[in-house]
Amino acid sequence: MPGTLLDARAFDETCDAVDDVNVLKSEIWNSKSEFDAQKDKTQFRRYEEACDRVKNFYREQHENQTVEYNIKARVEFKSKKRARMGVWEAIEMLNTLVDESDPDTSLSQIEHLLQTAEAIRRDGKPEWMQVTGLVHDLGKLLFLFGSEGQWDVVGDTFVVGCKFSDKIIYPDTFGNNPDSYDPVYSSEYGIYRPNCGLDNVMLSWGHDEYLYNVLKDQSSLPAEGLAMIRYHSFYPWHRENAYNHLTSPKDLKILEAVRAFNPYDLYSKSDAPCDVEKLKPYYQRLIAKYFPPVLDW
Ligand SMILES: OC1C(O)[C@H](O)[C@@H](O)[C@H](O)[C@@H]1O
Ligand SMILES: [Fe+2]
Ligand SMILES: [Fe+2]
Repeated sequence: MPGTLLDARAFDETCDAVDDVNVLKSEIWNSKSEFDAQKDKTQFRRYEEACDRVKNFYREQHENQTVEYNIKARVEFKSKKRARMGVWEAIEMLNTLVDESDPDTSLSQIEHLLQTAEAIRRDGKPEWMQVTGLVHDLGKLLFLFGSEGQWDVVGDTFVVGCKFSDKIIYPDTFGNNPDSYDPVYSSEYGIYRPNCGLDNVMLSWGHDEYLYNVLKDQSSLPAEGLAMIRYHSFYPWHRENAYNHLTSPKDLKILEAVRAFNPYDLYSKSDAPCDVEKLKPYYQRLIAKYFPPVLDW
């Protein structure tokens, strides 16, 4: 057949080109994962060296997280219905968000959720903890539900209503937050009683607090799982030991759970990306075990 030879050669050439691209891709990927595998724990959360995107994010967050804003956000949360959907649908919906506060990953959120869950599973931890890892950042959906920006969704959290701790990252950026000049809100205890317990303090509004409130009555996760969700961004507390004057003995048990969760959330960011479709059936089974088919978000 005329043309067949030529077509065959063109086909071979195309295949060679595709092979070349694939070799190149895998070289890039291997060198990346080799590099990432070598990324030791001191290489994460290096905020002083972070890019402007991260620094600007925190400047904005620290200016705007006031007591007044936090009360407003909570009233709004209670008075609105945002969406009704299942957990996997929520995971897929979140996938468009790239977190501006994060110096350690620019992967999509579905990748981060699966990497966290998989790291927990690899370590032989219980199913409730794996599924907690899978959903822990779903609160970032707030960004798609009319948040004011990313500053009221992502990033580390801290207590509002008392003096801003110097254990918060970029502690100097609170100068433009009006609460820094309020005589009550800027005092050591602020609006709180000594050792009143974390249940009674107001943490800066964002994805942790939001998701905790969504899931506390719509899941069968144990208290430890809910605490992992609620406090995973509260680094000034779980990593820096700040706020001991506000916590109660009851919070110690919670602290243990939150600390157990943290390495999976943070260090799995350098793991190789997961095969979403391959993992989906496994996690859908776990989702069905701990959540109703449809939730109010
Ligand atoms: O929980 C966190 C957190 O504390 C971060 O530092 C961060 O950049 C992410 O937004 C996040 O999900
Ligand atoms: Fe988070
Ligand atoms: Fe996370």
